[in-house]
Amino acid sequence: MEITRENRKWLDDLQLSHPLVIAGPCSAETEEQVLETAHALKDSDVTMLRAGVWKPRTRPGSFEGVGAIALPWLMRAKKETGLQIAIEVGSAMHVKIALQYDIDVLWLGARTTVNPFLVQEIAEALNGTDKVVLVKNPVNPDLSLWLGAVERLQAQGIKNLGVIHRGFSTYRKTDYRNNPQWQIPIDLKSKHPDLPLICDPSHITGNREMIFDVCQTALDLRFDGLMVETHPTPEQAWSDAAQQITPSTMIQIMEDLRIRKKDFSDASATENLEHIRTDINNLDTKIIGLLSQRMKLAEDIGALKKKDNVSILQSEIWKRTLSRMKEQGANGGLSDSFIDAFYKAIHQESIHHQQKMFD
Ligand SMILES: C=C(O[C@@H]1C=C(C(=O)O)C=C[C@H]1O)C(=O)O
Repeated sequence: MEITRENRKWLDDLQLSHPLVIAGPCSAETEEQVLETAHALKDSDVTMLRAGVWKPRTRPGSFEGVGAIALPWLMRAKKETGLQIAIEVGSAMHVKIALQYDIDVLWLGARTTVNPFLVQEIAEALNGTDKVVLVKNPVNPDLSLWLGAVERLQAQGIKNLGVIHRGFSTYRKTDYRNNPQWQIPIDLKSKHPDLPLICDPSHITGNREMIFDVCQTALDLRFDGLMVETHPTPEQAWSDAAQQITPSTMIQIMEDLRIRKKDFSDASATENLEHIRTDINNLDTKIIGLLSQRMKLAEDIGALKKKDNVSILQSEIWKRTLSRMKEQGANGGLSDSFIDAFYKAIHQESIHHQQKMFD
């Protein structure tokens, strides 16, 4: 897939001096609620009003959105405030209705992106549209599936594209509703630097107290924009009450967020930086050298195991190594989760090297 500057022209043309902000209620509930939100946001840095019209819910029986009757409310909000309108589409029928109403921005939700049949159907319904189409990540941490949805849209001649990072489902409960796994959007950005990347802190956190920090992290990682659920009376929202914030909190957050420069401008800092980066490069070379030495030793053990027909996995030794390294790591200021992931990867590689000795 080739993503070019043409695909982000819609965003560049807005000529914003700050990240794009899309805000609005999780669900459109009443005409008053939609208009009240839009008017409260109209003189701020918000460019687009979002609202769920059709809501995919985990369990049946929850509020599933008011449906197409909300579209005239949203278009009235656009007329009165100048905000562009963004809604989620989950089927070809939704697309058809949204296009009839001339909705500006359509997004595919996480539960849609997981399903290539549905994405294909939606992409075909959107064929050749000049509307902006944004793709939320799939619920599972699968970058190919995410980009696959963008490719299906591109194949239908859709040029105004972007992606939204809303975090990934986990079985085990974490501090987040959906784990951000920042490495995935970072990989996406490295692969496709011109694809507009928007963060949805509402679905990542599931909790309004954490919204600011996740917005700041996203900006520090050079995201192009934010999509934040905003409701006049969040506690009374018909869906996602815990994660919505008021328009005035949204405005305060936009004021408090720090937008960082892309690069250093101070010459003395640049010189210092060169030295530090050289030191880091030298250490990286040493780390890789040490890791290959470690793997050679594992191979020596592998040869002995083969000779005596001993199993590769030695659980007690491995457990001892991991806990010794966690202790040493903690003394050196390294987090338990980092040592855990790092040593598990080393152990896997070591097993792999020993397996080769058995072949
Ligand atoms: C290196 C060995 O083989 C395996 C790999 C280990 C490692 O890389 O730390 C530890 C124990 C084994 O599961 C060994 O038996 O000592």
